[in-house]
Formats: sequence, structure tokens, C-alpha cells
Amino acid sequence: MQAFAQTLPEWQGLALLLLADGESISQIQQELEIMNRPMSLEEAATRFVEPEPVSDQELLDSFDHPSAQMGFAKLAGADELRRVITGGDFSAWRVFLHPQQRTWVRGDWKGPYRISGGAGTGKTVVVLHRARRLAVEDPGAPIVVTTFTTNLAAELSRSLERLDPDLRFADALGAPGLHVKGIDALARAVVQSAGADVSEAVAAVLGVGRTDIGGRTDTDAAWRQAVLRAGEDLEEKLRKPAFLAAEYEMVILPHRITQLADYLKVARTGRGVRLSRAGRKAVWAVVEAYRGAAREAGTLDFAEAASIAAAHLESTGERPARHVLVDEGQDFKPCHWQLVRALAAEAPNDIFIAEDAHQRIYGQKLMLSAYGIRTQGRSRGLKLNYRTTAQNLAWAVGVLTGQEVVDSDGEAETMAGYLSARTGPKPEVRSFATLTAELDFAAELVGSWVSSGDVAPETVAVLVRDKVTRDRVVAGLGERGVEVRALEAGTVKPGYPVALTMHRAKGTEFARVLLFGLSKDSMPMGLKAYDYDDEELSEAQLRERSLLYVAASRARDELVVTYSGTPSSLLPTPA
Ligand SMILES: Nc1ncnc2c1ncn2[C@@H]1O[C@H](COP(=O)(O)OP(=O)(O)OP(=O)(O)O)[C@@H](O)[C@H]1O
Repeated sequence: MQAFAQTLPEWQGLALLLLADGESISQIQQELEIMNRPMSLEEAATRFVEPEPVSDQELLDSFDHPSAQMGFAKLAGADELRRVITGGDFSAWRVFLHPQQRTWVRGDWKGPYRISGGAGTGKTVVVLHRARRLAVEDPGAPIVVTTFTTNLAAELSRSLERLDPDLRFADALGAPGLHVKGIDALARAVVQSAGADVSEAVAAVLGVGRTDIGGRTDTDAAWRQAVLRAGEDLEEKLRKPAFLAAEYEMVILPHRITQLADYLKVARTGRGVRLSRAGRKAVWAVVEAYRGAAREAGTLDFAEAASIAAAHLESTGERPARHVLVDEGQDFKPCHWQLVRALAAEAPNDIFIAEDAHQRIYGQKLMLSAYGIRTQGRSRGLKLNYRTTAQNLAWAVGVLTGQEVVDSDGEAETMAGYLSARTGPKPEVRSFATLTAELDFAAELVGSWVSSGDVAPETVAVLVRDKVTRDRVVAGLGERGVEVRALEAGTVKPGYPVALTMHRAKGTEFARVLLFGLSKDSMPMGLKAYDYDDEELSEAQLRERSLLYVAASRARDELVVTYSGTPSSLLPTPA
């Protein structure tokens, strides 16, 4: 079926795959905007059997039809054409939009809107085009485009510039134009620009007003210290930094709890570990020690900064954005959502969110509505994968088979019906007796990919679980005569394949990907039971699976997986 679909014009192939997936004809018509106007059988017969001669104008107009636009792009002018031609890389597609994507770019909604979909379903493309549309339509509007990490924010910014070099960018939050920043950097900017006035918001969040908040708390070490100082009444399983940090970020900060009496009363919705009254008292003693130490050191952690920024905007009534667009929303924490809510006044098109709960590699599951962002009835799922071949997609999805994943409306997120219209070779999993043999193979494979000349060297990537392995790969392949560049911050430079961690690979894509070092000892990583209680342990395990899913779904055309010794338990069992 997949192979047959590929022989058809693109819209017909997609329609066929959707039909095979159980969608009704009317659903497909709606989704792909095919035949908006019902046609009688007689009319259809005359149209298709004896077509009327068409004028040039009619022919040109026919390219505006949504199904035609899946296969053709009508460009607005010479500038746009030049951009596509000279782009010369994956970014060329960024001027094309499928009909379904256009609905989300052009749509107007009374309030927050959310799209969710698996890796490669074009969520970022929609966010970029929508940001551009809002900026063009409302040139005086301050618009925030944000995401979880600084690297991804920089990538969004570059993509917007490529999409339309004439777009107006705003360096300062609140100025007209597009302000593109990571969510934690936004929090810092709000806190800094508040100056001494921030003290009131600090008091609302932490209980004591202060303005010496320039430093950053090292959370793991700080929670361990706080337990040593004040954790004598804390049960053993609650002494873990992972539990304490999650309790702080999921319950204490979002509810702005500043005293024990409030913590004793608060509903800890969604938290797995039950706490008795005595348990809560013991946790609170540690929280006070944590806050006391940060006060002395003049530091804040990321979640505190976001909370304080949100509290400051809420109390001053400042609303520095008219529209906020969020990419990779699944990793946002409660305080980030509070900040997003506080950035823009409640109004049509105020907030637009793209997320994939399956790619949650930092955050925890939560309900957006708890933070004033109501998207119920205003959310849609995307399921057409534009990036990867069906074979790579099936392998990536296999990593998460059987896992229960919940989206930000609290609904189970499913991979059912998630499909790709492209086909390619089946991913290959290769096992080696030693790391040396695995490196020999990696050098040969990457070397042959590059020398084949089929793809640009920089579209070949080696993805690994951690930085130590990344550096080992760079050195090992270098010793074998294959130059590979480590990618940390910044962009991929032309001319060489890259080696990067799976976390860094988030939001990227490559033509050919080698997932290196997938042995039992490397992945899942850092999941020692004594660092987590049961609830946090199962969330951390799921994050490791999601990370492998993110990594595998970066491969457009070819995916090869290697390990030495025993394979990781996360590898999907062959079908
Ligand atoms: N309209 C389109 N036409 C052709 N290709 C497209 C289109 N939209 C997206 N793509 C392709 O799909 C790739 C993935 O798009 P995008 O990065 O927006 O997906 P995503 O859902 O944000 O993925 P992820 O969640 O994995 O980061 C793009 O880089 C591009 O290659």
C-alpha cells in the first residue's frame, strides 16, 4: 500500500493512506481540503470525460486549489523564488505549506489553541508560518516566539529570518515585532527589567522580598544540602533531589506557597507519592532550608525565576506580548505556563502551542488548564509525518510501544494513525563485541555515506546518549580518518558530518543518522533507583524512552543503530 501510494500524485497518495487508516471520505476531504463543493455524478462525468478547454487564467487559478498545492507551490514573486532556489537545503520547504498546515497558520481562535503531533508532523513549520502571518498582519504587535532551550530558540530565530528576511524582529521584550527567546531567558529578562520592583513578586513567590537574585542555584546540590541541614524527619524515599525538585516545581511554586499552613492544605493533584501531615511538615522544613540557603547566596533556580516573572506581570498588569507562540510545549513546567499566560492578555489568538507528549524529555505531565490556559475544544492532532520514511518512523514509534503518554489536556496521546508517505530502507541494528569494533564500523559507515556524494556531509549525523561518548566518537572516527565535528551550541556548519547528543538533537533533522553506543550500560542512563522514588523513577524511565524516540525520528532517509556488548533494553524488538 505504502509503495503504491508513492506512485500516485502526492494528495492522492495521502488520501489513500488515510483511507487505509480508517478515516471516512468526508473526514479526508475536510483534512486535505479536497473538493469543498459537492458534485453530482452527472457533473463529475462531464468534467472528467469531456473536459472543457481551459483558459490560462483558469489553469493558473487551479494551482490555488489545496490538493494542487500539495504537489505545486505558487510563489508570490521573484524574491520568494530566489529564496527557494538559493536556500539549497532542507529549509527550502519552509515556503511550502500543506492545506492542513495552512488551516493552523491562518486560523483565528477566541483563545489559546494547541496542536499536537508526533515527530516530523510539521509543528515547527506551522509555528514559524503562523508567527510570520501575525507579524505581517499586525506590524505593531509585540509577538513572542518561545521554546524550551536556548539552542532551539536560536534555530527558530534563524528559520524565521530564512522564511522572510523582511520580518521585523524585536530585541527587547514588549517592542513591536518578533521576539524569539527560550522561556527561561524570557523569565530572566522580565525579572531583570523589573529592577527593584521585583521584590514584591519575590515575596509573593518565596515569602521574603529580595532583589539580590542574579545568581543561579545549582538545584541538585542545593536539595542535597537542604536535606542534610533540615531533613532529619524526612522518610528515606523522600530525601531524593528528584522528588523534592518535582514537589517544588509541580506543587509549591505554582501555588505560590510561602508558609507551612498553606502547604498542609494544598491539593497535590497529579503527584504520585502520598504525603501524610507529618510528611508534609518534614518536606516543608527542607524547602525552608533550600530557600534560606538561596537567599544567603543571592540565587534563584530556573523555576523560581519563571514564577517570579509571572507573579510580577500578573500584579503589575503589564502584558508585554499580544501573541505568544510556543514550540516544544511538552517540556514546559507549571511556572513556564504561568509565565506564558501572564505575557499576553486573554484575547483572540493570544497563545498558540505546538507539542508532542511523546517527546517529553525534560518536563513532567501536567494540565494546561490548571495554569489558566484553556485549550479544550481548541486543539488538534497532526498525524502526517513529513520528515521520515515509513520504515524509520515505525522503528522510532516502536521504542514507545505500550507506554502510556498523556497530553497537556490530560488526554491519552496515541500514535495510532501516525503515518508517513515516504519509504526507504529498513533501519539496521548492528551488534559488536567491543567498542573498538563498533568504532571501526561507524568510521566505515559514516565515511561511505560522505564519499557516496548522495548527501551533503553536514546532513549525516552520529547521535549519542552523552557528551563523553560524543567526544569519543569524534576522536575515534578522527583516528580512523573520518573527520566528524562535535555539535554543542550554534548551527551545523557545512562540509563535515556532526556528532551530537540526543538532547542536542531535539528539533533537528538529518538525511542519514547513526545512533551509536546503544548498549545496556549507556541507555537508559542515570536511573539508579536510589535517586528516585517509584513515581519519579517511572517518569524518568519514560523520558529515556522518549529521548530515544526523539533521536530515531531525526533520520529522514536512513537510520542505523549500533551497540557493543549487551543491547539497551529500550531497543524495540524486531517485528
Ligand atoms: N508542507 C511541507 N511540505 C513538505 N515538507 C514539509 C512540510 N512541512 C514540514 N515538512 C518537512 O517535515 C520536516 C519536519 O517538520 P517540523 O520540523 O516542522 O516538524 P515537527 O513536528 O516540529 O518535528 P519535531 O517534533 O520532530 O521537531 C521539515 O523539516 C520538512 O522537511
